[in-house]
Order: sequence, then C-alpha cells, then structure tokens
Amino acid sequence: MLAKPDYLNELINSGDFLTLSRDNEWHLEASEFTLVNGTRVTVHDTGVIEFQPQGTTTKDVVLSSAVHGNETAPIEICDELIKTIIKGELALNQRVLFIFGNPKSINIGLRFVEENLNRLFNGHHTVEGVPMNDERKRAANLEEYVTDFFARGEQGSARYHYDLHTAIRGSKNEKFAVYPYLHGKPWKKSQLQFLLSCGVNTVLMMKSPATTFSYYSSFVHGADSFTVELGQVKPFGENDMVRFAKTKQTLTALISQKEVQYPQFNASDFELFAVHRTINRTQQDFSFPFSDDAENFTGFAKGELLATDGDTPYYADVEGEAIIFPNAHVALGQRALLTVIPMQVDSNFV
Ligand SMILES: O=C(O)CCC(=O)N[C@@H](CCC(=O)O)C(=O)O
Ligand SMILES: [Zn+2]
Repeated sequence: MLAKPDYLNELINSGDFLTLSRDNEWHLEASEFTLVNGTRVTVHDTGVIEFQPQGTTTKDVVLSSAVHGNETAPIEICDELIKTIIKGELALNQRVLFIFGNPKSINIGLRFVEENLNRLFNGHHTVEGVPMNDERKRAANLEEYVTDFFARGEQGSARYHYDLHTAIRGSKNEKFAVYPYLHGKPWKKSQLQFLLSCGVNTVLMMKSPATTFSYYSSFVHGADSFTVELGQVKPFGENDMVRFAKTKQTLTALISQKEVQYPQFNASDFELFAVHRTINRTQQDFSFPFSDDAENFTGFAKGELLATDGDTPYYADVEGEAIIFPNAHVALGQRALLTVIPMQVDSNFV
C-alpha cells in the first residue's frame, strides 16, 4: 500500500496529470487510487500513470508522448484522454500506461534538455565512461516502467506501444509512422489498418536496430510498436486539434473497447517506404544543399547532392531517393538524415 501524497485530491478532482508532471520535472512520489468504475490508477512517477480496469483485459497499451518536449499535439491528445479517464467520462476495457517522456523539456519548450531521450533506449542510457545525466536516468527508468507494465499483463495479452511525435519540418505526407526493424519478422497488415484508422497512411520500414523508444518495446517486449509522426511541431495552443481527431478517436476505441474491427486491408490505401540509408553527422561542418523548409518526403534525382559531412559529399544513388528528418544540428555521431524509397506490399506482410 503506497502513502497518500499531498497531490492526490487535486489529481482525482482535476484529472490534470500533465500539470502535476510538469510541476515535478524529474520525480514524483508514487501513489494509487481507484475510480468509481473500479479502474485502478497507479502513478508510478512523474509523467508515468497506469490504468488497470476491472475484469479481464486482452491488450496492454503504452501511449507515450513528450519524448521530445516541444512536440505538443501528442501531449494534448494524451492529456485529454487521461483527464476523461480520471473524471470517469471514459471507461476502459484495456490496460493502459501513459508516459509523458520528458516533463522538463516540455517546460522549456525544447526537444530535450541535455541529450535527445530518443537516442538513449535499448540500454544506450548506460555506457561505461559516459557520465549519467537526467535524460539517461529517465530513459533507464522508462524502460523499467514499460518492462514492469508488460510483465503484469494477463497471460497471452497483446502488447502495443505507440510513441507519438510531431516532426520538425513540414511533410508531403503529413502523418507517417516508423515501423521499427523487426529482425526478419513480418510486418502486420492489422497494424497498418490501425494506423490508417488514426489517419496515418504512410509507413517507413526500418532495416536496422535503433536507440528509439519504439524499437526498444518492439525488440525487447515483442510489442507492436511504432513511432507515429502526427504533423508538424507547434507550440501549445497552436495545434489545430481537428487534424488529430481520427487519431484520438482510434486510440479511444483501442483502450475503451473489448474488440475493435478495422476495415479490410487494401494495399492501395497506403504509401509504404523502405529506409534506404542513414546519414550520420560525424563532422562539425555538416550541411544540406536544400533549405530549412524543404519537406520530409521530398525526392531527389539520382546523382543530386543530399548532404555534405566535412569533406564527404552524399549523392542520391537511386532516382527519387527521398529525405526524412533532415537535421544538421544533431550531436556528432547521430543521425542527421534518413532516406527512403517506395516499396510494395509483398510476402513479408501478414
Ligand atoms: O522531424 C524530425 O527531425 C524528428 C522527429 C522525431 O522526433 N522523430 C523521431 C523518429 C524516431 C524513429 O526513427 O523511430 C526521432 O528522431 O527520434
Ligand atoms: Zn519527436
């Protein structure tokens, strides 16, 4: 039985777990309470709250946002969902763990405080000779909360993790998801149908391990897991929430219904891309030949310059090679650009 912290009455009355998390940037005392409808609520830490409905569940769902603090639309979606659950306006039928990844970075309105949290998962938070910092500790703790959440699920429950982001640049395909590398396992049409229902018709298939939160849950916990880019970064209050209505409705159905039926898979509904290569920044002197407003999914002709890293130029080696997440300001050694090429549905989709 956990102690009853001072914040509890206010949280139960307002449902405002986001403000509570922002007021306690790196740590919050754990607590538990039960809603009138029988759902058990556990605050594990700042930004980490679990809902366990009464009765049998079949899905364990992790919904994370604010892994990058300035990506506000997903934070607003999760904030609204948490409030409606705590106020008893939305009854759950599935277990859910909500995570606001980096509350301090929300407060300063930046992608991260010292280090990009989404480059620290899958054990990369703890490296001999590299000093710990708050983000490294947070990544380690978040891995533990996810491990514990999935471990306490019902035997045979399906595991899901949707890590919700918005992109720095505009995108020709406004909403898109990154399907982490599955080490040869097949991609799931049912997951693509879920994404389509969220308004996401574009999916990028990664071809190597990563340090991201979604890769961690996929690889370590066998979850159906995605990084989901829902639009472009905007400050709080400037998001047009109508653009996120389908996502919110689909997430609501996922956690509140016993079973959700999606329409039948139709390959022509999707634009699928294979990640062609990753270009890392290894030199101070790193630049792109295109402007800051060049959008994600802009294609280049074979032979056109894509990036210059010190003395090394990178040219498109496939006609139509398209840019994703170009960022010349990443830390040395980190990914500055992904490129993708279109792919078709094949026998590796089940
Ligand atoms: O727009 C950008 O440059 C970055 C948007 C973002 O945060 N994307 C994620 C993608 C993670 C993945 O590859 O699964 C990131 O860069 O961490
Ligand atoms: Zn992000």
